[in-house]
Amino acid sequence: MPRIPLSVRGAERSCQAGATADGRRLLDARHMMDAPTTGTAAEESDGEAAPRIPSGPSPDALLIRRTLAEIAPAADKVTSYFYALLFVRHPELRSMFPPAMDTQRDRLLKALLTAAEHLDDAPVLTAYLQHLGRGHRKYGTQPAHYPAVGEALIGALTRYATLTWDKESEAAWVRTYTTISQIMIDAAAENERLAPAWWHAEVVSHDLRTPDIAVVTLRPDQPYPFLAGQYTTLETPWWPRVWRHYSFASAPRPDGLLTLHVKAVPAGWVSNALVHHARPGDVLRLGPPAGSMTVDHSTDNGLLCLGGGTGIAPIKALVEDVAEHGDRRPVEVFYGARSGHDLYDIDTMMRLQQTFPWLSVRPVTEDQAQLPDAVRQYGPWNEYEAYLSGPPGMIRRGVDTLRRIGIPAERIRHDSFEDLAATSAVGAAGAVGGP
Ligand SMILES: NC(=O)C1=CN([C@@H]2O[C@H](COP(=O)(O)OP(=O)(O)OC[C@H]3O[C@@H](n4cnc5c(N)ncnc54)[C@H](O)[C@@H]3O)[C@@H](O)[C@H]2O)C=CC1
Repeated sequence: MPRIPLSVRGAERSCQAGATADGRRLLDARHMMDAPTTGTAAEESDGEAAPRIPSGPSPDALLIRRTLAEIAPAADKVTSYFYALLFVRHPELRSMFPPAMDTQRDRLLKALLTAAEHLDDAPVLTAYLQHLGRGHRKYGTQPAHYPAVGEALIGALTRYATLTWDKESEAAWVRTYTTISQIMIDAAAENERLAPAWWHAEVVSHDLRTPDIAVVTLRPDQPYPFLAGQYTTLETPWWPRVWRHYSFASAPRPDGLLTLHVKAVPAGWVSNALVHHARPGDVLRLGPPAGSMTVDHSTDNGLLCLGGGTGIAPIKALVEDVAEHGDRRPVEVFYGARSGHDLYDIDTMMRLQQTFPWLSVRPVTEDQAQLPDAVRQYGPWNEYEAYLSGPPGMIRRGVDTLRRIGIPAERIRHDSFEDLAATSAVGAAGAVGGP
């Protein structure tokens, strides 16, 4: 097994600062794949000397893609083997992981694909990894964990990429993983000076709007700075170490309270806990805010907003944000749901429409049209910035439709694609408002 030659600066610091005796505790590999990351490079760049992935065509990217192509059919086996290596070598670390590992396996592969896909796209990859590094703080990830994960990863690749694995690919993976680790470690260290690793947040109200949708209001234990349109990661006391993403349903409020719309989905551990068990007084944990679906106040363009189901939550936050800035830009909201009964927040949206003359809200139920198709019946949209929030299928179709009617990619924002690789510079990995 090759040693990852980690000259990772933070890892050295951490070992000196008293990591475990062998200094090789594991990185919770879940985290590599965990957080959706969004935001343009400009938004995400810390400005500090994070190592950069070289731009331009890269032989390493080709080698890495070759490995990924070979292991793709055996993805489940690779990831199982990877975790087995980790836990056999570090059984004490099993408790850092959620009880069920299914989602983690999935996320690991997605993150690998993401890194491989963007290896030649330094700004996107760097922003993605910086975000991941910051997001890992809430798991207690230490720099000293990274080499151990890297070794398990190389071990799993060596075992399964038998046809193409050679010294060259191994060197490419080691280099890439070392760079990845360093960017994450540096971003986490930088962020330590600026923000807590997580926030406690007490449930202060719980409003069951339908049998499976709740509006949950939280009071964080310390100020929680975020922008309208962003989301958080959340852990409940009922399922420790299981984190899910939820968008904020309001712009930042003077009283500091945070609101989420949660739909209980079948087999959704966190969503069912939040909808059916959470009550005022319960305390949750929140990770840092994230997401690029925020209002660009440097333009007067109108906002074209598509909110599907609970995806209306961040759209409502965007409307409040525009109102607070005193902008009088047209905001056109298309609020999609399966049926009229599922338009659980229509009263709020209609009240907002009555209050603000620049706002128009159009409910769209499936018997009328699919949400993206409804948008085509209006317009023109060439002076608009588009915002999409909802199920991944709706976002995919919505982006396609908007592109086809002439809205350029850089004026389309969303956060819920599960696959960063499938998106542009503002893509994301991991669904928001998930199970
Ligand atoms: N920031 C974000 O993007 C957020 C995303 N969400 C996501 O939104 C979803 C909400 O779920 P539900 O309320 O059950 O929504 P849903 O499944 O009831 O669908 C809502 C709307 O999207 C449309 N839609 C669904 N699939 C479509 C497709 N393939 N093509 C075109 N239109 C489609 C439906 O016709 C309906 O109008 C969840 O997946 C949640 O994770 C929730 C909050 C924030």
